[in-house]
Amino acid sequence: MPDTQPLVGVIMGSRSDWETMRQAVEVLEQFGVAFEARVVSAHRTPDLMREYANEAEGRGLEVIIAGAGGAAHLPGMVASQTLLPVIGVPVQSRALNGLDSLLSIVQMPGGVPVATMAIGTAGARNAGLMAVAMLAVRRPELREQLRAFRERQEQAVRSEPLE
Ligand SMILES: Nc1c(C(=O)O)ncn1[C@@H]1O[C@H](COP(=O)(O)O)[C@@H](O)[C@H]1O
Repeated sequence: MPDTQPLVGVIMGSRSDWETMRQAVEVLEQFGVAFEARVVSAHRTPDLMREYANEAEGRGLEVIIAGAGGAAHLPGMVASQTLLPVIGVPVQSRALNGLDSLLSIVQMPGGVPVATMAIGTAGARNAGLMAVAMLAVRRPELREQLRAFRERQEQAVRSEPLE
């Protein structure tokens, strides 16, 4: 984990979400964005969650990525207690394949938004990229990195033979 001041807080409801959420972290590492990663749960550690959300901005974070599965209240509850943008990642639950997580995160009441990604690893990866895009608005070097990433991605798709 980079040892400079974290700009992105990556939180998840349980250690069991790490396999998914590490995809977000890998993107941040790839772009050299300083981050922190922690387990914080609205259900199991409500006081910690409140503290985390309340203190995030003061600690220099600019974006929060919150992943949770099942009754995934974490992203919305964190969003209710910070002005920072919150990106929600619906973790793929075993019982309902992540549809429960998706609906829990995406159906916020008007007034408290959570930017909801796709279910599972694609969502976690995109959460990392979305955080990079948000930070890149005011950071030209990061913007250049993002542009180069998109170009490499396009070239890779164009040059991939179909067998
Ligand atoms: N959805 C939440 C919250 C929350 O929203 O506060 N806290 C834990 N969880 C979720 O419970 C699932 C099962 O957790 P365990 O594997 O620890 O039983 C995880 O996907 C976690 O995100």
